[in-house]
Amino acid sequence: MSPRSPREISVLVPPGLAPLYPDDPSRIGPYLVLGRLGQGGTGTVYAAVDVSSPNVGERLVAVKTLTSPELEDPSTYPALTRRLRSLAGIDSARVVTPLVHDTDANPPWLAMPYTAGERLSHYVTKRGGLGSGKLIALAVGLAEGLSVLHARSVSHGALRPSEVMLGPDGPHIMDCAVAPSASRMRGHGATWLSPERYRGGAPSPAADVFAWGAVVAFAGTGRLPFGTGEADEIAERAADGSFDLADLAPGLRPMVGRALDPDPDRRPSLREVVGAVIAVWQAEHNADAQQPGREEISRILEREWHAIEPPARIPEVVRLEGHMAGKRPTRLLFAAGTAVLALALIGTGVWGVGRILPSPADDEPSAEAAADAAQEAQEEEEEETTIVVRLDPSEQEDPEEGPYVYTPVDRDDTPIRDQGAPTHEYWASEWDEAGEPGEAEIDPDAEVLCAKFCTAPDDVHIDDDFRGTLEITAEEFVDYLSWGPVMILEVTFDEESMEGDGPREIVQITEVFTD
Ligand SMILES: Nc1ncnc2c1ncn2[C@@H]1O[C@H](COP(=O)(O)OP(=O)(O)OP(=O)(O)O)[C@@H](O)[C@H]1O
Repeated sequence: MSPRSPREISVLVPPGLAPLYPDDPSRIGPYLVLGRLGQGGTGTVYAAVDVSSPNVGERLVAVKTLTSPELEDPSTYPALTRRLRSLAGIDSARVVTPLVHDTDANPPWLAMPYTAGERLSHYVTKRGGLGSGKLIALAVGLAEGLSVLHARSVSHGALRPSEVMLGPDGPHIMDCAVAPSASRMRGHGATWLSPERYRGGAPSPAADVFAWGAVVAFAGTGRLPFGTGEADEIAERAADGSFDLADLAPGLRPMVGRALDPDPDRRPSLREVVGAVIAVWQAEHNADAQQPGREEISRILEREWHAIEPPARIPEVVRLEGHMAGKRPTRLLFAAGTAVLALALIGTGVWGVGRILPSPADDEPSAEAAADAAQEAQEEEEEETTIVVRLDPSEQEDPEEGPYVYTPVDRDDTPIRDQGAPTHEYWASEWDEAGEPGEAEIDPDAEVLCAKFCTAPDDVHIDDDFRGTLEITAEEFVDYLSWGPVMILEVTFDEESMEGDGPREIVQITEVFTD
């Protein structure tokens, strides 16, 4: 390999990093923006390069532009600046804190260390509750993280499973910059909201303790401690103290139960929580009783935290001249440190990474390929009973009664995965029309699986194919149609209904989404 020009630097990027949207910035402060890590209720998170970092492994940072509703009024910026300064002073691996921030920028932004791992919400949804040792490590790690925040007078205000990143070295509390208002938190699910927060109260240490209890209960059992249902029903159970911890590890039950006390004054302090969880671990392992503190927490994490390995990051070379010219940074993918495999496209907003140009020989179809193509064409001609469609509520004449207008759609590339949820509108725009619109009725007994739209984000259940797995009734689905956003759905028609000219009957619906 020729010696690298001084205008190129290497950076390790996560596999499958999502491309930038056309309007995304190419630079934020001193950072070169490479791709999207995701978008949430408080802003958009980008993978970016710190070109000044001498260490290739640390060059990747996560930069978040803050666009949350809580920051619409600029008079909130001084408080944001104070909060970010307090967070910047924190020295704990359990909390993801800002490296650099700029609250004078529009929008304000902060850069954080890139934190690899899997969100607790995904982990538990996929694999069920954590085993006893890992659960104790999670419980004590989160309690330590929260107490470090509280020591700097910062209440998290939004602790929930999707804000806990499980990394190779332990859990990390994310998204500490902006504490969402109670009304916005209700949209994330009532389970993690203490009764006083649900009623509109401000974030507080006691509310964080409640959220800790709910998160640990969920992590230990794989179920929501106050059950499922409408937000108000869950909140009512929380206010009554009717939680179900029957499947939680017995040692943790008393402390989690106290944390979920509806009365904030009766909840334990984090000091008590940490002490109690450490004592449970020491008792279960006949470990010598060391003083509860950071060292003992590290010992628990070392012993109990294992088997969470994020996918290996991929070395890439970033050419600096692209960004110097105000264009998107050029990214080149290296394989085994020797050959450049992909051409990055400069300045077009199009991602070039991972694209390999076909060789001339690839243009000549083999006999086998031609036969495959013919069979595919024949199959295409036969009418499919299961297709992917776009259902846009704004196109419906009668969203309550139907029949519903659907448009068949198609998507060439693989859905973006693990990059946070895009908006429904963006997701829908990724699909091309692939046929004439048709009309369909929805069978009242249709099976409906949804990914995201009909539920709070923390109740999202997504299967390995990134479809929905949360079951709702056809009636609930139709009700949703009257006010919901555009959706991409895999639908199955009743075969007989495909024979006549009238509307087809949909007997199965699965939302196709990503998270
Ligand atoms: N420091 C980081 N390192 C790596 N990925 C990050 C980092 N911070 C955030 N992300 C990722 O960026 C995405 C968006 O995160 P963000 O916290 O803004 O939104 P969210 O948690 O999905 O939603 P909400 O803000 O509504 O809670 C998530 O996939 C998250 O895992």
